[in-house]
Amino acid sequence: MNAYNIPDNAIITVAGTVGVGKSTLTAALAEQLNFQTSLEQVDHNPYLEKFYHDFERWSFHLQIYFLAERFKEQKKMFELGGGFVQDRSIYEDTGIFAKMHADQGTMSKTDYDTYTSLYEAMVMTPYFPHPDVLIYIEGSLPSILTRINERGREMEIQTDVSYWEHMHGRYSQWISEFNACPVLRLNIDDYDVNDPASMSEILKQVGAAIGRATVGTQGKL
Ligand SMILES: Nc1ncnc2c1ncn2[C@@H]1O[C@H](COP(=O)(O)OP(=O)(O)O)[C@@H](O)[C@H]1O
Ligand SMILES: Nc1ncnc2c1ncn2[C@H]1C[C@H](O)[C@@H](COP(=O)(O)O)O1
Repeated sequence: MNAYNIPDNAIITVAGTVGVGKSTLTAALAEQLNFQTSLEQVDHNPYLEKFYHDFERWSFHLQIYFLAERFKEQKKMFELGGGFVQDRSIYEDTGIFAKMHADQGTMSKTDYDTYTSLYEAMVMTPYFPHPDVLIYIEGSLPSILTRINERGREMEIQTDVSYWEHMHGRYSQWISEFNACPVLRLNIDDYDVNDPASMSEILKQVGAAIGRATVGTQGKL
């Protein structure tokens, strides 16, 4: 346990739409807590660029790839006994991305059903404890689009703004219904990863959210 009452074996997951600042906050939190990071690899993903050029052709391949990667990360965190900050949750793969492409017709119903049954089989293994807290980063669409552009991944910049707008809307709906673990909502205008006082405030809130959840489950079978 540290000064913020965050257990040494905690798993903190950072969620939010593309470009909102998950990787940046993940690295900053892990450094403060002396935790390990579980990162989403973009550079070595063999499908991502192809997917942005042709959603219909590659969405199933990409979802299976992400699922396999997240399962390996999940297994690693489980075997090492926690103490991780994770960049993006598996809940977003299924609840945002796969569902969005299925609903829009860029993933077939058969492929979506196959993906979902594989996902469900995976989460029923011991490797999938819920995170201790999910930090949800949110912000206005214009601010997020600015960040996507400034980060400079050409495949994302070339993607129609309507894709990001639609995803932004889905995220708002998704988080309002999410209840798999405690949630801490952070607005991008309300923190600065380079300001120690701001980071300390986030860590206090993380500790409090985990503490409330622990009290809430005491005495329950
Ligand atoms: N708190 C912040 N203030 C200003 N810029 C930020 C902040 N967090 C992230 N960024 C910038 O926004 C872009 C996207 O951030 P990133 O962490 O890669 O987002 P994500 O992992 O959610 O896609 C990057 O260029 C990053 O430097
Ligand atoms: N499950 C996913 N399906 C489609 N695309 C995905 C999925 N998970 C991540 N992505 C994409 C979105 C971005 O282009 C990169 C990395 O995401 P980021 O939010 O920047 O960490 O991968």
